Amino acid sequence: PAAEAERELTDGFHLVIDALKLNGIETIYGVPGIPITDLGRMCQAEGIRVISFRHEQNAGNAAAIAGFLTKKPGICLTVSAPGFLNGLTALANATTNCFPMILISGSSEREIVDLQQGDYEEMDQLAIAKPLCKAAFRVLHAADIGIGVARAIRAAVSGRPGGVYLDLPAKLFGQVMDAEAGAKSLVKVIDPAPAQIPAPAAVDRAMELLKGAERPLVILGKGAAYAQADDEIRTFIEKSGIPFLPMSMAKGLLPDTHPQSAGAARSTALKDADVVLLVGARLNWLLSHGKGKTWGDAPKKFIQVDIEPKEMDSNVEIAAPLVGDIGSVIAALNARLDGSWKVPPAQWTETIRTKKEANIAKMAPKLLKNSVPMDFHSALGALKNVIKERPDALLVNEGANTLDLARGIIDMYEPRKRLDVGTWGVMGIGMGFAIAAAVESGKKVLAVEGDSAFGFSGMEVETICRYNLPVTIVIFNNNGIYRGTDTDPTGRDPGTTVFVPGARYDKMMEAFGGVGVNVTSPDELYRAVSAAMDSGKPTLINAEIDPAAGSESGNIGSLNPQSVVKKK
Ligand SMILES: Cc1ncc(Cn2c(C)c(CCOP(=O)(O)OP(=O)(O)O)sc2=O)c(N)n1
Ligand SMILES: Nc1ncnc2c1ncn2[C@@H]1O[C@H](COP(=O)(O)OP(=O)(O)O)[C@@H](O)[C@H]1O
Ligand SMILES: [Mg+2]
Repeated sequence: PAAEAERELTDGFHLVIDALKLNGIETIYGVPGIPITDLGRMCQAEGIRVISFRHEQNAGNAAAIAGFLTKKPGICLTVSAPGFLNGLTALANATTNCFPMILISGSSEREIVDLQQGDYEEMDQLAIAKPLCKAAFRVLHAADIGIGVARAIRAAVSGRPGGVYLDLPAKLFGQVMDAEAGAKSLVKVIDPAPAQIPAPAAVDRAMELLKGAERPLVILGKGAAYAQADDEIRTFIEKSGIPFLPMSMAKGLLPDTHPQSAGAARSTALKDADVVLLVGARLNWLLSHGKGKTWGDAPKKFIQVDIEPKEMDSNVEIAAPLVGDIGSVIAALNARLDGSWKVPPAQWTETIRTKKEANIAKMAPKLLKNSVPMDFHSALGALKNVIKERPDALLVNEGANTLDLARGIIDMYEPRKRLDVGTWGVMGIGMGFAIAAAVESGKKVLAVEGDSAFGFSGMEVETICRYNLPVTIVIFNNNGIYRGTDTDPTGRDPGTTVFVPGARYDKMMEAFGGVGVNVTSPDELYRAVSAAMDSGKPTLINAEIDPAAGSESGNIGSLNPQSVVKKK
């Protein structure tokens, strides 16, 4: 009938796009393929920026760090089964690091999967995703797309942020429905990450502990960086006068050169502190679970600020749990820093300062060597200056020596500029993080990569060239994992941790129209990186590092099990 012909229709494709746009999603990171190739094309046509990768793990890592940087869930779009599985590592890593992202994967029809009838790329993706992420949803009817996308967004960013899986079976996209009803089914999420105000009694309890402290210490974690409560945090640190220790991705919340930074006196600060205020930092392996020689013998009292109530007492007793969002909690603490507050005894702050200056002085000569071949310290001395001159550049970092030494040597000056391997210490985040950092911030990006670490995501240099992103990659080429000197005792093969001697990764970049440079000295490295950052062109610098430099597993060699049995 005529009415039917006039009735305007919409479909699953359009409802997914409309739901994402309604909720402010501007970018999608993914790899095309059945059944989502057309969805990607239609997203692009409707003004969503679609960044297509060479492997879903890198697209997922990009989505995760986009979430960390923007507080909006990063979106990763993949095909079913193998594409979904490739995205899962990034989804699990995002959940571990509390980065908000949504992995959207096409999937097979339930009736075929549930009868295991052997569909193209058949897999029960929802069941497989559930244990690895914060929440997982599947949508079967077009009319449910609006609520499904809304649920995924709120699950990703509310409370403790994390990874969410959204399963969209192929037939959903083609389902049609009345356009007006479709529009009504969409949900614009209101206040997706509500403030969580701390109880006044909890704030009072924490303040009492701090007032009674002789040697207080604040530890800022990546939750404090994510919260974007930068002014509140700076005010609290500077008004209280308490020394602070930034965890890796919290560096730059206050400059590493700040007089109250205890970064270069980390071991003294952790050992001697008597009251420790954790702000968005878990007492996990990165902080030796709050126990053992790292924390010395002096009894410690922990105050913990976290949005996740269950995090309290995870490793050691928390004397003052402060549950809430960091912005609200630190604001409440600032309100109590009144005339009665006394800054910590000079004896404590002086101890930290002198220890810090001694450590910096000890390190200084190592950073100035203009030696060939370079070692990690002399190469990092050059990059330290590059970031000092470009404090608004984002720094991506992964490797073992390349990671551990860069963390302490390259000072950061602004929040959310250092993006690295995070809580898992996972290799492979490099190019995905670099791409999303450039896309989301519009700023220059410097990726400092171990040669092994780079290898996990290196194919994305083509992606970086294709979108002409201002990414400068520096590969610390020490010809191997940890070092480049291992050999096969049987003489048959290369050692298990070495690579092709004299590898020239810079040639890879030239293959895709980017700039490739090979450098052997810190001065050459400094000049090449500065020129690359000025040019804004995709550049890969192959920095030759002495293969004998460095140590196995960087700072965490003790985590390796040792064999006590000597084979006859
Ligand atoms: C996914 C994954 N695979 C393997 C590892 C083990 N691993 C590996 C393979 C590293 C690479 C170290 O070599 P590099 O060249 O990146 O850095 P340096 O040579 O400068 O130490 S660091 C590390 O913990 C890991 N952390 N994550
Ligand atoms: N906005 C927020 N308010 C309060 N806590 C937060 C917020 N965002 C994240 N968090 C918490 O921050 C913590 C981050 O800890 P972690 O990843 O261990 O940091 P780091 O590795 O830097 O020490 C998590 O426990 C998470 O629940
Ligand atoms: Mg290496």
